[in-house]
Amino acid sequence: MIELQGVSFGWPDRPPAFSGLTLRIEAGEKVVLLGPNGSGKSTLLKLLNGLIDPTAGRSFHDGEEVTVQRLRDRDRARRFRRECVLLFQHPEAMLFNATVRDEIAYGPRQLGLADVDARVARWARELRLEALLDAPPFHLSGGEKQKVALAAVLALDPRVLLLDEPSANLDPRTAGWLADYLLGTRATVIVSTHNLSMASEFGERCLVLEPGGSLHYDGPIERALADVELLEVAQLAHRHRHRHGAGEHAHMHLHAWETPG
Ligand SMILES: Nc1ncnc2c1ncn2[C@@H]1O[C@H](COP(=O)(O)OP(=O)(O)OP(=O)(O)O)[C@@H](O)[C@H]1O
Repeated sequence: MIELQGVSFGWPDRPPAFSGLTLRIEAGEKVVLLGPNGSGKSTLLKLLNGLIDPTAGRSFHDGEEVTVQRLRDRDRARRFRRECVLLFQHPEAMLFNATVRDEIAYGPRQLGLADVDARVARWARELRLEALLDAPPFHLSGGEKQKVALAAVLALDPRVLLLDEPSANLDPRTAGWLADYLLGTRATVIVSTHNLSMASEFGERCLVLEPGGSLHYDGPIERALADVELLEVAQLAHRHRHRHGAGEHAHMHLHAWETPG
């Protein structure tokens, strides 16, 4: 269970990324995080992963407060890092090993898990990375890097998955595979996305962040996706001019596809 009590965060010398967030996410919930560029989605996921501390308020994981200081304790950090993983928005931030095999094995090895090779084999197979296991991650395509980063976090079999725009760069087959995986997992999942065509596949509950502000919406994803005004706030819908031959008209446009951030 994840709980935020009046959480605010501002990067140094910047206006607040968000303020006064209070919410509770039960074990196993699937939550989609929407909001315009710069509204604080990545920042919130980093905070939930204990990489940054709230500037006000408190963040809890299974009733235990999460702070950078508390995660300096080795045993606590090991437990937390095993249970709660973050897929960064830019996979390059996560890839630093010599081969794809080592990349997927890194987390399980660091945490001293027994069945590292079996985990590598399983996630390489699931994400169709077998032919790339000996390749250096830096030589891969954008989508292949994203798949390796995903395999690396899934190999920990975490209880909480924080995914920052996971379907950016993924081909439709792999994005569909991910949606199926998320549907079937018992893990708690929080996914940020701009991809409306995948949003309802990724979760049932939707949080919409306002830039610099608070939570604009917390409710069923289907209701959010049917609410054009709300989608305009999240900058996922906008009035758009179209040229058709000699004519021109304007109408609402939904952003179906994610672009790499
Ligand atoms: N490391 C940082 N240092 C300073 N400011 C930052 C840092 N990371 C993010 N910010 C600022 O914090 C705000 C929130 O950024 P964040 O990346 O969380 O937004 P986001 O909702 O994930 O955006 P996007 O949809 O573009 O990925 C932005 O104004 C951004 O410029």
